[in-house]
Amino acid sequence: MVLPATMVEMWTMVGSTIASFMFIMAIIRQYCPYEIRRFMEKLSHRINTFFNPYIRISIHEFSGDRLKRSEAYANVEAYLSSNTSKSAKRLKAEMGKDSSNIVLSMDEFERVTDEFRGAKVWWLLTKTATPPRSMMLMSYYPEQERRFYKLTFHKRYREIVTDYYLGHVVKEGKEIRVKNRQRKLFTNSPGYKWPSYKQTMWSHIVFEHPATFETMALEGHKKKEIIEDLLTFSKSKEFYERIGKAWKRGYLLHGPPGTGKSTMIAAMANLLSYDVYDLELTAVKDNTELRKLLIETTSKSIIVIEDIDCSLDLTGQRKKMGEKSSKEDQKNDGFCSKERKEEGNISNNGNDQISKVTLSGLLNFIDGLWSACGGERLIVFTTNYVEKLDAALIRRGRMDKHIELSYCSFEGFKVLAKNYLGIESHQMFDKIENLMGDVKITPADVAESLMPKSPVDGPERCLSRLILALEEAKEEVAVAVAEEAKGKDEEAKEIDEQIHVQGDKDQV
Ligand SMILES: Nc1ncnc2c1ncn2[C@@H]1O[C@H](COP(=O)(O)OP(=O)(O)OP(=O)(O)O)[C@@H](O)[C@H]1O
Repeated sequence: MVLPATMVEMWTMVGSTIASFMFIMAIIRQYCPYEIRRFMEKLSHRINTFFNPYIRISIHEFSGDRLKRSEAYANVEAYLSSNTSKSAKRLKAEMGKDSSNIVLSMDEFERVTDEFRGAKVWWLLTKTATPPRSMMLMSYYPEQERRFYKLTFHKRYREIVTDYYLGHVVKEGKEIRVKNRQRKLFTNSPGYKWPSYKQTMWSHIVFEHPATFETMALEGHKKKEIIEDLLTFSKSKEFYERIGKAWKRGYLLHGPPGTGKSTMIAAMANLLSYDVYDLELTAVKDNTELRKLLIETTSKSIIVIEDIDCSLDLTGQRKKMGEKSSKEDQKNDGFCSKERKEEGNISNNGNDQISKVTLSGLLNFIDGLWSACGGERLIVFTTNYVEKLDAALIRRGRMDKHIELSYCSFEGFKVLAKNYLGIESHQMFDKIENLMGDVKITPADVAESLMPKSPVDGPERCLSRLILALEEAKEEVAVAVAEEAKGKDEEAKEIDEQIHVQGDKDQV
């Protein structure tokens, strides 16, 4: 073999060899029968794999049914956005949690490197385009893009990457997602009007409720107990696995209107960073639809059924949704708030379907298999009238923790004064404490009095307003007590008179 004299000659030789190879390949592609072509392709692929020391792993955004985004892809995306956004040169910016910050992640066709236990790896975000199957569909659905991450590494790191690195990426990515995710508030709304789609489905908005346990008017020991219970639950994955129970916990919040049941649900969601599913039972057609909705709920969520006593027919009789109650019903249902009934009518919206969700249906779902579909879930029922609930519904095991939210204590008032007025003490506090010992007032009413109504409303005005409200309430109570006593007096007199008349008659 004659060696090339200069580098230029050498490159010329390499160039012409490649050109000849490509020419031969083009000829083969054009004139060779399909079988030979296929064989050559396979062979070249094998040769390439044999000599190429690099391994590639693809992680696709949508796999299988293409409806659900792949968890693995989302975790890799989160991992890379936090770990490689400093080294990537082309970045994509998106709004992050609570719409208050911008999250950077690598842009399409960007390549970044990462290192793990001495192994160097390369990540590339890329995509392929799949044209629609027919020309007719083209106008409706243009090309579908499939994005995927390509991970490349040397084969000597195979064990490190497959056994440890990928697990590390998924774990870190998951943690980052939990930290950054925008939490959602889901509500079930009636579906499309088309008859076959007339079932309710979840729709969501971003959940941004500011309530926390810190800002709740509640006795300190009660808060501590609830917070510990919730945190213990959220860290008990292994425990639930060990005892063979689904990782769920039921809470029953009960108490008069305006004592903070809804506020507490928001505080729970904020404490644990959970999504909230506000399930409106009156809009659910039957048990099948209920099951479908519940199966669609995701892990790390709170499923809420508010005013359970008004949402479910606890007597076992079915009523048409939105149907006007009879006088007797109204008496029995007196505990359901007026607004609630109006809501029921609105949700019916002229729809004369019958709500067939039954108590036993609901119980089955709470205990049933759906709740074991992976991940932690809280189920929260609220009611203003706990005594009206069926014992089966609220027994321990279903509703594991019963929390009574009651009228505002002085301790609760101090929390609200700090929240609303920014004060921890004031000379008027003593008077307020005395009055609160005499009359019941809900935290909602205290909050309303303390809310500044104009820019010149200082703490004095707000506290005076609360004192006035308390004094009025006290007077109302005094009047009511006096009237009750008067009523009892009159009743006693009437009975006396009757006895007298009867005695006279007997004598005659
Ligand atoms: N314990 C509380 N701590 C702080 N704020 C409260 C508390 N209870 C009520 N509030 C205030 O009153 C408003 C109404 O309270 P919330 O809706 O939580 O009461 P609820 O018990 O759920 O009432 P309902 O039974 O009528 O649904 C809240 O927006 C909040 O401002």
